Amino acid sequence: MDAVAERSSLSETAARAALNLSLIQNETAGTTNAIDVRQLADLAERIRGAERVFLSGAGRSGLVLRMAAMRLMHLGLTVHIAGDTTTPAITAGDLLLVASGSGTTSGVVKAAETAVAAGADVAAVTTNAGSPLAGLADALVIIPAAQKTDHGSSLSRQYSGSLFEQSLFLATEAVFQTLWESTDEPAEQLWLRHANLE
Ligand SMILES: O=P(O)(O)OC[C@H]1O[C@](O)(CO)[C@@H](O)[C@@H]1O
Repeated sequence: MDAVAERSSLSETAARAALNLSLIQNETAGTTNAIDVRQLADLAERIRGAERVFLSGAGRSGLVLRMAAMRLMHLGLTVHIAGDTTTPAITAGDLLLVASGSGTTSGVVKAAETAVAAGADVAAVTTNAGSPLAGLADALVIIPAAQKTDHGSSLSRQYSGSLFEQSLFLATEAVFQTLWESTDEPAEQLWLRHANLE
């Protein structure tokens, strides 16, 4: 490709990237604006009231929950990721926070069943209020996004569960910010809890 063709191709790609940034901004704004904030408030209260918080999600949903878990740890809460080597047994008084766009991912549903059997509370973030996962939950946050197999959905032009996963991130960030603002801890205090073995 000559230099002129290369520049033209780069500017076409840049224009497409700009359009897609807008697409994602608009989709996440529309979807997160449709979240019932009372559900987010209920989730924040349950996190605050739990002895320990366990988190379980698969794939990208699980990765977003790991980011949320880090922030809850920065608040000084005791948090564990289901399936990690050092994660102890969940018991009564604990909260299991699960996220699954479909609400059917088997490992996540199984974790919720185990938590219920152990007497723990379960809070679920999902698109699907009629899913097995939602049926097990004491508290729900419904994110009205496309599910990972809703190809060609009118809810999103993005691939698979991306809109759910992005909205899950924003929703859990809002829960963190709400919990933090209810403390009198400055950022410097939270910073002391940051990993220092990285
Ligand atoms: O949010 P769900 O429906 O539980 O899906 C979990 C994950 O499964 C995958 O399909 C594969 O890991 C991812 O796209 C998604 O993050």
